[in-house]
Amino acid sequence: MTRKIAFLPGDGVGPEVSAAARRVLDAVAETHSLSLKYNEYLFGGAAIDTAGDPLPSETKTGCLEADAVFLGAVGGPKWDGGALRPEKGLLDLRKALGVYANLRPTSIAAGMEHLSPLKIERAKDVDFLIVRELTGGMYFGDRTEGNDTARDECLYTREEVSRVARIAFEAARKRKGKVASVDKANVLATSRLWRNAVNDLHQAEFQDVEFSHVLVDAMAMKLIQAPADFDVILTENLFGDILSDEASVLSGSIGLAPSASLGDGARGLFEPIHGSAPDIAGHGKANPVGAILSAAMMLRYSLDAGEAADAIENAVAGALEQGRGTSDIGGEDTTASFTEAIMALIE
Ligand SMILES: NC(=O)C1=CN([C@@H]2O[C@H](COP(=O)(O)OP(=O)(O)OC[C@H]3O[C@@H](n4cnc5c(N)ncnc54)[C@H](O)[C@@H]3O)[C@@H](O)[C@H]2O)C=CC1
Ligand SMILES: CC(C)CC(=O)C(=O)O
Ligand SMILES: [Mg+2]
Repeated sequence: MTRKIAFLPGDGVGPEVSAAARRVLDAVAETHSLSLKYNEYLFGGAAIDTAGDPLPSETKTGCLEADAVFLGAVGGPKWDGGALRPEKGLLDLRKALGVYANLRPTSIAAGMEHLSPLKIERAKDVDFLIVRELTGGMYFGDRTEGNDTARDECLYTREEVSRVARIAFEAARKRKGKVASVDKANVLATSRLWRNAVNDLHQAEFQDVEFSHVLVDAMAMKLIQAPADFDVILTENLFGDILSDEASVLSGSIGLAPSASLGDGARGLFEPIHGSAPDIAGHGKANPVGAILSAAMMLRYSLDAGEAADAIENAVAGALEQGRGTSDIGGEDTTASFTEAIMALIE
């Protein structure tokens, strides 16, 4: 069976880390006898420049017809302030694919403990999964934008909250059995709906899962103060975006952090959590691990190739343990030499 991957390198370091992920995917395809077919499409700023649209219809159709979608990153100063924004293409793609649950795991790999700003004594106990709602909330509400007044609407329906909460509770059952739901229910109406909907689902179907509510400001503190206390952290789109960048610091670098965005079918969208990193783009400095681990998540969640995913994750862990890495994690490798070190450990 040939698996079809829609491949969107995007902007900035996007093409650099995507190329790294593709080399590793090709290496694991060889060792695990997988047939992978990549169809590459224009997306983001690169698509604005060429086609006048961050999500051209050919790209959208190609993604909808694929078994999985892999993305590098989009955006950059070139398009800031323009009428068309690369980031709008990303939001539209997530909506079109119906990928409402964004899974962002955080742990501290062996060999990376010294990078933690926290002197975490028990680094191996830090292992949590942020489940971020991805197709609703503030990023998708109506906006008005003027010189003196601007407005961003935040809207959630009970159904949108319940379906992502279900993913979080189900994930907790396969992990350490705990969910912390994060909101701002002391202020926001959407957060009070969020809290009621998650409570109701917990009560009706998931009473075996240990469950708590944490206000988002307190969570920003607790994530740093006691990260080993958490298992699954469920939250809305905006809060999850912010908390996951914060969480990446625990692991050593945002360049290490992968994500999987899933909906009701098998097809998902897989991308590192970082952006296009214009400050380092084109210098061979980008850490490819977030993209490479996103490719592993793609194999596991959308392409029915869990053993190949394990092989990639083991190879990444091995390379980090050997002290290999780009400068963001204190290493001397380029993106390419780090990728080769990982490929050499694929079994
Ligand atoms: N999913 C996406 O495509 C996302 C796109 N963006 C866009 O990316 C552009 C830049 O945004 P920033 O706020 O600078 O966030 P960013 O995530 O691109 O960069 C933040 C910092 O992390 C570093 N960094 C990021 N990825 C790295 C990697 N692989 N290896 C080593 N260091 C890395 C950068 O050098 C920078 O210092 C903006 O246009 C933004 O809208 C931002 C976040 C996500
Ligand atoms: C550019 C945003 C739409 C995306 C983002 O920051 C993210 O999903 O982490
Ligand atoms: Mg983000």
